[in-house]
Amino acid sequence: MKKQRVVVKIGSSSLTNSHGGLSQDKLNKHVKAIVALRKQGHEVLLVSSGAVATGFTLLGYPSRPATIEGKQAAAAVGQGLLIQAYNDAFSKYGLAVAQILITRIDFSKRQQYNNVYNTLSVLLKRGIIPIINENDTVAIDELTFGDNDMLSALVAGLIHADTLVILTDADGLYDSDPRVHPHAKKFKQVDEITPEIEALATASGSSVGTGGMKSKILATKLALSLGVHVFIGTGNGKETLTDILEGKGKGTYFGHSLLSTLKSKKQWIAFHSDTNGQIIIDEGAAFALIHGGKSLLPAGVTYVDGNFLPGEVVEVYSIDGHLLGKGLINYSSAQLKEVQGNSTEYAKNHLDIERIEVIHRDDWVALQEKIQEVVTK
Ligand SMILES: Nc1ncnc2c1ncn2[C@@H]1O[C@H](COP(=O)(O)OP(=O)(O)O)[C@@H](O)[C@H]1O
Ligand SMILES: N[C@@H](CCC(=O)OP(=O)(O)O)C(=O)O
Repeated sequence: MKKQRVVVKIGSSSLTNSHGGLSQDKLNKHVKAIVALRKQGHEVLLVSSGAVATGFTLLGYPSRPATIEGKQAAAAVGQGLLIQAYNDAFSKYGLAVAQILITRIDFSKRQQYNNVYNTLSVLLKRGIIPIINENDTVAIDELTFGDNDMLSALVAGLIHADTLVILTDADGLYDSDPRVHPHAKKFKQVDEITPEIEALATASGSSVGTGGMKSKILATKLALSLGVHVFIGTGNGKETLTDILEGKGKGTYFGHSLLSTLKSKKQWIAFHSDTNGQIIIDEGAAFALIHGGKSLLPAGVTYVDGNFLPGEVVEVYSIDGHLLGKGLINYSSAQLKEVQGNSTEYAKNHLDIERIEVIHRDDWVALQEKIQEVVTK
């Protein structure tokens, strides 16, 4: 079997006991499964929740705190202990771990983003298991939106992973929340995240998790757009990570066979390219590009910066200055300046241009931290 680069995301619900605290037993089982993957030659990065679960009792809370400050304080206490627990477990197999705490916003700043990439690359090359969590103390919306799912998708894209495995307490995506509807039907394979699929997953979930299936599906959508295959399941019992990679998992597989073709081009746009300019687009264009799966047209462009030629890569920002993504541009900077804010018809009449879309949707990669905000608008 081809050696893969795999990101495994373990949710709070897959790490906790019935009181909501850290279950050493569950953690040990995940570690054993990861070690088995490593023994087969796969590279593994871990995105692990569980800091709040590990910390809250030490602060004197009888159960998982409900307030943001309470969760942030619990995470601050729990994170060190969580890493210690992983370190103890992995060291029995002769493996060392590294702690990486990041927030989504780090992905929109080029320097930070490059630093994370460089650090993770060295760690993987040297055989260390990176264990990533949100930097909960400074994160603004992680603990309310369950962004460890989104974080895992961003990490998977950043590091050019082949597969993202999201482990949770639900053994896949069902046509409705199986907690509420015991007869709900499970999907074995989902090729792409359509609006219908998106609508099936709700934000309700376990008492310890955040974001429910909804945040996993949004994360899956982002991962697929970056060319990463996704699996959602429990990774419990007989379903080992090895089975999951071999296609024998009991959960849901996302992504189709064309993904690998998509992958190299999109990943090149996303990660390997030098960008030659920046453009700013209005809200309507941002929505169409990110949510509507549409191409970017000249009417949505409000500002053009830098010197670029058709076929080069530019960064696309929202009006409020957030990096939304990158795309292959069909216009030179001079051409775009001439027609920005105008209709497609106007651009056709004024320019001799091969492709009329400023950025075609097939040449666009969403990298933005604001995906949820835009999607839920
Ligand atoms: N359509 C659906 N299919 C499966 N699970 C769903 C669906 N909609 C909502 N859920 C809920 O999502 C929960 C998992 O999310 P969450 O509790 O946030 O877990 P985690 O801590 O692993 O991130 C499941 O326990 C399930 O109740
Ligand atoms: N960063 C937090 C995770 C928040 C959370 O609940 O995430 P998840 O269980 O993945 O939905 C922690 O470590 O506790």
